[in-house]
Amino acid sequence: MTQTTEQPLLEIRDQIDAIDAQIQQLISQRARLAKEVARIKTNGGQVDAVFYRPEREAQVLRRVIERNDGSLPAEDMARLFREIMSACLALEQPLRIAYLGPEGSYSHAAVLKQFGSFVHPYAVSSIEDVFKAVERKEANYGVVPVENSTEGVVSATQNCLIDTPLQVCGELDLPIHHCLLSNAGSLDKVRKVVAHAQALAQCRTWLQNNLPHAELEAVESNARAAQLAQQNPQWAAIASEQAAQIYTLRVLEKHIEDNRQNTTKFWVMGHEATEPSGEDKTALIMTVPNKSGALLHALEPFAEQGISMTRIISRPAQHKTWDYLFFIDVLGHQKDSKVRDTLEAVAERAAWFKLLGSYPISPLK
Ligand SMILES: O=C(O)C(=O)C[C@]1(C(=O)O)C=C[C@@H](O)C=C1
Repeated sequence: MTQTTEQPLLEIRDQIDAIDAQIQQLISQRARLAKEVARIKTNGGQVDAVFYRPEREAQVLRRVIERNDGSLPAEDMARLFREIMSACLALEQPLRIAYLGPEGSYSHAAVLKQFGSFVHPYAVSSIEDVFKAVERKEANYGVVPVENSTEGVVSATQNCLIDTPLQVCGELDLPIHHCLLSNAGSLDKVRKVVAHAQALAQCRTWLQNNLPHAELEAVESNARAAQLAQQNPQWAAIASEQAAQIYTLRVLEKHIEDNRQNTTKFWVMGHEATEPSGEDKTALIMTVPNKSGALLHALEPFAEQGISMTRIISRPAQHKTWDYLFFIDVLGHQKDSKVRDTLEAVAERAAWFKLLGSYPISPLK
């Protein structure tokens, strides 16, 4: 580099150094305030203080996105603040978050997206165990997949939601990009593809076109598949790019999902109700009396009060042959008086009704 190009570079680096010093000072100041918040929350010794506040985090991130001037993409700026809040929250309370493992699963990625990297992810081996870990307080919160845009609902999660005393306290969407991971060297050496059943289904067309002779086997998770592929060089796993790093596998092919918009919605399950954030949803489950027009009648209060349903999913109730359960999400928070009164009116018309919780609409894409 010549003297003339070197000089402006050094000047800019001086400016960057000065800004870094300011940023660091401000982050330290913020961290001290978070400790002060923790002191107020424990109010001199309260043992069951709630440190994680999803509604406040959503408000902070929404403001970051609104303020963003485009020098960095809004999503990237939000991720930086996500990490700062994660570090501040860890000062208040180190959180343990249960998820469907092993390490490297999409649920693991969902934990990091929602809580940042300063929490302790706690891998368990089934969705039921995520609920149990939180219910028994072995973990502070759990993150569970609810629905995939290609494959539909995750019935193991639905089953647990029916009986759990936990509440939904947050949501996030995770774009799912599947990779084919293997140490086989090339596609034509792959004899068998292992993956979670949903991942196999989401890559059906690609597998038919590119690996028509490979045996397909469903296993309990994509990360488990990656472990198996590591042990068997003629096998390939469908999993995330991160799983390739964790399990030292080569990425033979990226983006093998049939639908590029493939996204999974996750919920955060916890013991406490979440306060309103200004942009919220409320989730519920209900059954209706087994007679014609009963569903329409039960949902009428939502239409009358102009409360939008963002999701309604029906499935047979397992204990009674022809009864149906409806999983419904509406816009608004249950503490909002209009939403609360409408939920009460719907509950009166339902045969069985359970509120799952209100939670902030995720500001992160
Ligand atoms: O405002 C609070 O209640 C805090 O604890 C501070 C803070 C933050 O760093 O902004 C940290 C954790 C909470 O989940 C929400 C926000």
